[in-house]
Amino acid sequence: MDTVIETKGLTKRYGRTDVYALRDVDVRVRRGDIFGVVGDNGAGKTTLFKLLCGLAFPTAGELRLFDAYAPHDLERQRARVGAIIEQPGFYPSLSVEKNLECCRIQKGVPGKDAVERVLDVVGLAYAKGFRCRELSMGMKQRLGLAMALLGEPEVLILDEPTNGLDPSGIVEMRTFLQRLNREKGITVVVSSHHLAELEQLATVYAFLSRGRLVEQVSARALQERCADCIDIGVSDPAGFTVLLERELRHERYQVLPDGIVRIFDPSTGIETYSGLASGAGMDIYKLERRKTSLEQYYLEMKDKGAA
Ligand SMILES: Nc1ncnc2c1ncn2[C@@H]1O[C@H](COP(=O)(O)OP(=O)(O)OP(=O)(O)O)[C@@H](O)[C@H]1O
Repeated sequence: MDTVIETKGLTKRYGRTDVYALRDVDVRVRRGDIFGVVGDNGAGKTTLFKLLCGLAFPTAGELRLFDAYAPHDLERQRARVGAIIEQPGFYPSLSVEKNLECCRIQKGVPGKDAVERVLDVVGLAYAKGFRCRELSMGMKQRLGLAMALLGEPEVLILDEPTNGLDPSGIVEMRTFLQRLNREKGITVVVSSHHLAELEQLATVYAFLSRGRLVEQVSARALQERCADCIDIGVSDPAGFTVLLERELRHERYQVLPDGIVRIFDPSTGIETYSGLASGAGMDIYKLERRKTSLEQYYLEMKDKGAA
């Protein structure tokens, strides 16, 4: 799998302020990824996207797109990237079709039929004559996507594309992005505050906090970390693990540094494990079933001061 975006030590400070919007950020996006960027307000998500799209320039560090890094090569490679950063700008009194035509000319995309094609792809062909000021939020998001898709980009960068959408609009957006990724092989880089939603979409995550990358992790690795488990704290952890293996034939466990026994993939109810301990006369001071969601993972990371 080849790398489409790579940053090394990417740093951005706006103007003469001391505030670093991004600091020493190393991320790597591979072709075919759905790369979810997660972070609180002000974490630096939009800044990262702006740097990728050439809407702002780094204070320090390196940025590669399709392996190009020299400024004029980067500019050429940006034709292979489509983006919606913050609110896409429309001409409110022009029709959907005219807006797309302006965007096509601005981007230098050849062939008038390009507009028809993207209208079909985003399902807005029926509304091509509507003035932009008449569009619902969901339709505006689709129009933004249509603009980003003009020129058939290989990478799509979307800053909070589900902002302002109702629940069905959010599901529709997710399905649409998954289809683009699966059928057209488009790499998607997306930020969102809807973590439960992002969890169903992203294949890789980057967690940003106050301008720093806390972690880049694949969805698969995160899933393993968040897998279903039971944490049990007993007065005799070693004795308990012997019982676990002997009585329940359960070998998938780990004794954590604080003595808590973490039982992975529990095959039976939580009472069986507590019953095992109490039956052997052990005191139980903690008993908890855990299946961490992305949301919980993120909040725990923040609690520990990482994010
Ligand atoms: N043009 C600018 N001039 C000065 N500071 C800026 C500018 N744009 C962003 N910042 C600052 O950079 C930091 C990162 O902002 P950024 O917009 O990248 O965060 P974000 O993660 O996208 O936030 P949100 O989730 O609210 O959209 C913030 O402290 C913000 O105040």
